[in-house]
Amino acid sequence: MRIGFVKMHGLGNDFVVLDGRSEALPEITTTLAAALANRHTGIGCDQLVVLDGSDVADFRMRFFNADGSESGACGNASRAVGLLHGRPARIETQGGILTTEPSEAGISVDMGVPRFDWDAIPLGFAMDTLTMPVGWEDLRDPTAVNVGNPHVIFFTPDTDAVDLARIGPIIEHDPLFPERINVNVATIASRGAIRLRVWERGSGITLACGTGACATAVGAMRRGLVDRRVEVTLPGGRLIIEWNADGRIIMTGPATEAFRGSFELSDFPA
Ligand SMILES: N[C@H](CCC[C@H](N)C(=O)O)C(=O)O
Repeated sequence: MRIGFVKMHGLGNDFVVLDGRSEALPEITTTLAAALANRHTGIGCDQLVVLDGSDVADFRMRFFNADGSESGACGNASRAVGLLHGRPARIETQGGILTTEPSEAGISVDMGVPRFDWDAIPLGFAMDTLTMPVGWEDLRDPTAVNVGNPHVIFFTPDTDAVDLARIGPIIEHDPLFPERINVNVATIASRGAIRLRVWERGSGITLACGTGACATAVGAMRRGLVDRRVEVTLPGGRLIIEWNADGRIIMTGPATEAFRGSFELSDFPA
């Protein structure tokens, strides 16, 4: 059975998008998601995105990391699907309902209300999540935010100096994080600008992470380090994050359709 896909990206954070609304899709197992995402033996992407029908929104969107694990949110992919949809959309995700709309700066996504309680992140035990009394080598006293998926955020004088490829997986898999964690290393450039690099749970270092930008911006705002509208610069480019008066996170940035293709399902393990 041949299955169509759209290859997309948001600031280089790339996706294979399957649309179950237009064709029958197989069950997306961990094995199949990881095989499709594999850059050597599969199509290759940071996340596999699967669309299908919804009773509560225009459609449902699911996200699978490169290791096949499912995530509750994916900011860059939400903008990519918003672009594909071409008009404002309400989208059901595991992390809640989000809305997208085209804007002059690309696509805006209402990512909803962030959560901060230790058991909403989740952490393995009760802890202050604004300034956590923990550390890994030089990365210390982080903050944690759930924006539909879990993030820990470290503020450091120079994010580029951090050996993220080495320390990222150590933190991702620490027992403090029962669902693992996305690891954000941020430098505050000004009250309106943050530089950010991310080790993503289940996918490793990516060129950009939309939920990471949202979580980092909100974490910095909670600490009084930046204003309520901030530009986050990642290796792949820039996003605008606003934490509005309703307590909702609005992320705005580009999204790109790269190409369309199809694959033979029997070429991949179930
Ligand atoms: N690249 C995504 C983040 C995926 C998050 C995933 N790594 C997880 O939470 O497991 C983004 O733009 O928000």
